[in-house]
Amino acid sequence: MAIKKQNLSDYDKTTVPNAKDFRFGIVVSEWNENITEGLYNGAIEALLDCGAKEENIIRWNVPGSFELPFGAKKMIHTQKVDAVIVIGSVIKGETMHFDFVCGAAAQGIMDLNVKTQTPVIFCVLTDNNMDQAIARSGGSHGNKGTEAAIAAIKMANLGN
Ligand SMILES: Nc1c(NC[C@H](O)[C@H](O)[C@H](O)CO)[nH]c(=O)[nH]c1=O
Ligand SMILES: CC(=O)[C@@H](O)COP(=O)(O)O
Repeated sequence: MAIKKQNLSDYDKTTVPNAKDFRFGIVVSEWNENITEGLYNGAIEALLDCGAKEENIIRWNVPGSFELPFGAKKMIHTQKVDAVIVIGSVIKGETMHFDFVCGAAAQGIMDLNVKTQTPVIFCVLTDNNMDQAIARSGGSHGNKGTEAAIAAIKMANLGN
């Protein structure tokens, strides 16, 4: 039986630090744009709800999820940001390409978390089909972009 899913958009604002002093980078993949824009909207809404200022949020686009680690690396090295959120949507096709794109993106983003001093939040949906992606980017399971924004604030605040 499927485990009851927690709604990805649920958060208790009283447990989230105020984000007013933090700067955020958001790197967005253009593949499956209908999904990644939904994730981006969820992230922006939560960041602003928790005190972040619009002028402190920098957005860059990259072609696909495979390019997210490079985009995040460049963001870290050229912009003063306290955390980066990478947003992507990978949907399984007929071949193993899905596995390589997802694996490379996840490993590349983990490498940045280990090797740099800037947290990089993994907001990459890896779905079997479009319905699953829709459900997790503002649909019946909430919005992973919201979840990623809260994680970004908490990680930017780590140690404070
Ligand atoms: N099929 C998906 C891709 N594929 C493109 C790759 O991410 C990459 O841009 C290309 O291989 C050139 O390096 N990307 C996604 O984000 N989502 C997909 O479903
Ligand atoms: C995740 C992908 O790259 C995928 O969309 C490509 O589809 P296919 O495996 O059918 O070539």
